[in-house]
Amino acid sequence: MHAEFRGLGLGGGGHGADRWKMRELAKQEHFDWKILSRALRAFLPYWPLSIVVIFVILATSIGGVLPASLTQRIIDLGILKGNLKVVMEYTVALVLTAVVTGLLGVVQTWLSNLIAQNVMADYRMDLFRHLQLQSVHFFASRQAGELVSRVTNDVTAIQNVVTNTLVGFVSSALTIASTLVFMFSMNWQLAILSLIVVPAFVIPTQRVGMTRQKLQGEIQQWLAKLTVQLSETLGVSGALLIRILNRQEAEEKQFAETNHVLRDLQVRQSLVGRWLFMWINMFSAIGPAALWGYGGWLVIHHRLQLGAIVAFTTLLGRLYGPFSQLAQIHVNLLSSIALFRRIFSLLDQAPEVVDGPLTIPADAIEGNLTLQAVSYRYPLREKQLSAISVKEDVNDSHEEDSLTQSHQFALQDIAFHVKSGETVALVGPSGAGKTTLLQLIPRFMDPTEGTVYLDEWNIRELKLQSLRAQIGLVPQDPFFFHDTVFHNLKMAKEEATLEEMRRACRAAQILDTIEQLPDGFHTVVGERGYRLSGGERQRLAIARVLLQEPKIVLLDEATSALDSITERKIQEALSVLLAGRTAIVIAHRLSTILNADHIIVMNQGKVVAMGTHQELLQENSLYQNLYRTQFQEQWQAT
Ligand SMILES: Nc1ncnc2c1ncn2[C@@H]1O[C@H](COP(=O)(O)OP(=O)(O)OP(=O)(O)O)[C@@H](O)[C@H]1O
Repeated sequence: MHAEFRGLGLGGGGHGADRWKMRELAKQEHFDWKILSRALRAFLPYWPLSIVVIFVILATSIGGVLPASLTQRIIDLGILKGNLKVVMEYTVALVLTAVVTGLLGVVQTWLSNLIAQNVMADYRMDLFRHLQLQSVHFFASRQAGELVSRVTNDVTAIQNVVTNTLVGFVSSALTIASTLVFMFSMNWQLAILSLIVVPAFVIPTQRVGMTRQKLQGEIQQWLAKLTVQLSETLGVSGALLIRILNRQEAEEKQFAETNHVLRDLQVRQSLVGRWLFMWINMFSAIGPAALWGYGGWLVIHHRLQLGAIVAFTTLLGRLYGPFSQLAQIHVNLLSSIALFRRIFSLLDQAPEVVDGPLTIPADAIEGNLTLQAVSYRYPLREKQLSAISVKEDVNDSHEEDSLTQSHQFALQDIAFHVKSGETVALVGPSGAGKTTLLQLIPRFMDPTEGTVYLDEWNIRELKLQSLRAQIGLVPQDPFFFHDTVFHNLKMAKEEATLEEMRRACRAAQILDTIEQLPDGFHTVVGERGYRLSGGERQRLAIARVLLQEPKIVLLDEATSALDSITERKIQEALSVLLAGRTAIVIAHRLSTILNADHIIVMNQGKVVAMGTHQELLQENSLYQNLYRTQFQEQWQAT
């Protein structure tokens, strides 16, 4: 594409699709000075750099006009007067101008990118830091991809704000201003003629650019569809399902459909491009032609010198791009506002769990736990909230009731006490609230009502670090980072030596397994690392807690049935883990309920009974039921 046609919004390739997305985003946005000024505040630390950028842009804009002026002199003062010295001098000046403006262009790109990348890094850091403060529920109620996209894509789009909106605006305005000043100072009639030609060029290119971007957006959507279909059908699980369901033909038909739509869209897109280039070529000839026609008449009548016409035709091209960019500025501005609105809405999300003031030394904590009238209700999700507000608008009380009813308390009026060193087993049907209860102890979220005490301290009063250092958690499906066993264990105790780790792993009955891994403690496990079995993961998590040496242990036992060797290993690991510690265990194994000091039976968010295994077996029908369905099989198996 010719240099002067750049920035006309023609949008080729994937870039066009992005521009279309920005346009769509801008459509639903309105000008919001509050958001804009807040966004601009992030640029404040870089104001000295920004001022330098503005000066560089100013210098480049003036530098851009110089070649036209120099050419004019070469013709009028040099060639037409037969003065070779003047021709030579101005030719050298032309070359120097090109070199200096080129260098200034590099400096401008470098500085504006420096500013943009710094602001982006600041926003990424702010978002990451802020997200670390959020409660577990915050993450549970969102798709991980959505948050990742906020921190990566949205922040990356800030680059667009700087290059297109800020730098684009300043540089277009200055280029137009410097060109027009020069044009009007030479000849006002030719200047007006040049301005008349510009809209004939800019308006159609804008329209065609939009069509191309729209088509590109559609192509991207269909390509995405094709990719999903390909990855599903060519993946092992998908391939298996397609064969077992005999869907080969149906899948082929679907693929053919997508394939054809893509083909047609791409043909259309390339044709739109052809018409546009015809138009551009026509107008890039018509503009200078008008100048030559009228300018020639002026020269013949001695009202103008020949060099001026050449200068005007050179300058004409400098108007198209900047005018097009200015015509786009509102879209850029509104889409930037939309992006910043999304980023700010995340940054403004107040953390549900607020840190407390008290730091308690570890040896001052005994580990007594008390829950007093604790209730918990999960916050409504945004979708549910908007559903309720829509229902309120149409006054549909029936549906509104059913929504609020489904939003019940997950825990209601829970009260119990666990003495230091005791083990409490939680049992209850699925959805009874056991996991929710466990999550309140390390303050993954706070009770809606009631209080949790650690010894005599309300846990809200404690520094989160101080509280969580005393709590070890073994979830049902423990998570490990994509790192070595060694580093995963180190996260529990920074200063732990390999020998300490070995001791913890031996106690957790996992040492042999780790030593048999390809690189022992230095084997990478976790997300895409070496796959440990469910039982192994739980024992490694137990080792992690043993290293941490907390006063309190929260354990969610695995539900899966275990063979007798694994069962014995887990039991031995647990006996070390629970010895001398306060423990709340969501129990799925007979041995755990038999060894517990108390058993708490939960149902529909409430504690329905407490006691020992024998007491409950005699008195509580729900427990009898649970025992028969969940535990008796294990009883018979042993
Ligand atoms: N993040 C959440 N947002 C909204 N509601 C939730 C959330 N997590 C759990 N709930 C609801 O809270 C109630 C209690 O769930 P919880 O997971 O605590 O039960 P549970 O006894 O641990 O069940 P299970 O034994 O099946 O794990 C359920 O009705 C569940 O649907």
